[in-house]
Amino acid sequence: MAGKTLYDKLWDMHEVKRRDDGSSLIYIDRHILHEVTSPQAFEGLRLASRKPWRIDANIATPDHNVPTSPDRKDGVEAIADAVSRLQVQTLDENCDHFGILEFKMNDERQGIVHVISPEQGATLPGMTVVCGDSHTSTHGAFGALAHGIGTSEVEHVLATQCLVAKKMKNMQVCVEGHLSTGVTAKDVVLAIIGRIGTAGGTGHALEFAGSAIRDMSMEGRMTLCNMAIEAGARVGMVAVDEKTIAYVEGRPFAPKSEHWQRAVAQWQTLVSDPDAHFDKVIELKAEDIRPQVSWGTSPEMVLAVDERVPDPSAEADPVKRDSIQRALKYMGLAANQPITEIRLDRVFIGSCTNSRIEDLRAAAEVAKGRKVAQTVKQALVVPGSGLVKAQAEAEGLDKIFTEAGFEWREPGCSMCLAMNADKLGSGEHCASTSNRNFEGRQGAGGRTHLVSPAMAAAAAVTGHFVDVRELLSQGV
Ligand SMILES: CC(C)[C@H](C(=O)O)[C@@H](O)C(=O)O
Ligand code: SF4
Repeated sequence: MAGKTLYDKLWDMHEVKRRDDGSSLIYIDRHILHEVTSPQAFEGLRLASRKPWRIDANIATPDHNVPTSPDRKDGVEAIADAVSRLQVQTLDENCDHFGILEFKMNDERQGIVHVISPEQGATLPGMTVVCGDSHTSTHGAFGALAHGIGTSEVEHVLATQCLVAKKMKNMQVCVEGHLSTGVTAKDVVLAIIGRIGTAGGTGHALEFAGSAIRDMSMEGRMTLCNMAIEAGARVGMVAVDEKTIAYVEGRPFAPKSEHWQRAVAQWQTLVSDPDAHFDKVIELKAEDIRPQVSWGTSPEMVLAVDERVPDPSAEADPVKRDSIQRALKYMGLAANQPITEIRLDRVFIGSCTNSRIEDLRAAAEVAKGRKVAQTVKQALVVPGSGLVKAQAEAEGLDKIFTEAGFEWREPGCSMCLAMNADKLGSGEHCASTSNRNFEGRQGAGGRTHLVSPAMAAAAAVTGHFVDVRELLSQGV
């Protein structure tokens, strides 16, 4: 019998019952909640007079609607937008009512759901992790089975701690070799999406493997898995190794004393067997990957920084030609325009893709001793959690950013999507470390270019895209 993939192992560990229609009931170890997709679920529980089945499996925090300006210290009542205020208040009330642990807006442990749960050790190897949020794939970086669920499923998980799910196929993306300095996990995942497209992983659980992935930090692996969903795969995963275990050790929710040893022994089995079968395998060479910039309105519309925006007339397929034309029009770009000639109005460093300490360090390295270009109206740095913010401040990163002319903000989803006060104006170009560049994503008419934190900082200080490797080699 062929060996098992990591996904097969995680699935088998959690399958409660296989049903006649081919779907299964799986057990959920960790459920994370935020203010956008939980209100109707809690309402459903109330209407049915039900309670959460395992209260301590849940952890909540508001992130999408929270302001990131310093005046949010005035409290939830002071949130200017009525809809945002109500969503945050409703989460607070629901968590208080049902006894669910919540890191409220001004708690230092508050932040983006996908940043705080790993940070607390609430995401552990071998777990099933769900949240009413598509970027839950992030948690797969720990050798966990993690994916987003819909609001009705949020209610189902609250009530039963189980989920109806169908087993997916296995896919492996293998990246071998060494990444060059200045090329990061973000560039790797954008290059993968550029290669396989936004439907490339549809129906598959995607495991990232190869020496370039093993060389990555846990932060880098989280960035990769975060964007698995943009490649069409609801699940992204990386096998457990020493880095995984070292990251988890000592975190508040991690197992302690004799439980720790037992847990580690079990976690070490969370790797795909050498003879495991993958339904689809994609291979990339790390040496071929250059810093990436998205030019269009889908994450697959991405190129290396030294390339030119595509020319629709060179595209034979009429459907593709039309989509290139539409994207160029929305983005206000001309065919064959060099990526390095795209000028930026705003820069956003943050989101669940790139707001961890390592991301901020990479951006600060570029910002240090430089100034945000005068043509850039705003450059935001938004840490992923209060604890990331505190760590960055302890390292003096906030000073580097503010001296360079960046704004240093409170944690939240911020300009990743237009659900709070941080938005793009119509027609504005933004170098953004987030994960989606759909039309209007960062504000009506806004134009998003997805990049790594180092590339975003380089764009901020030059006013246009530039290969961060060239900038760093020039010195300050
Ligand atoms: C609001 C939420 C449901 C949504 C998601 O599911 O991903 C958001 O986080 C996003 O990034 O678009
Ligand atoms: S940071 Fe962006 S992608 Fe992540 S959860 Fe928030 S809105 Fe979604």
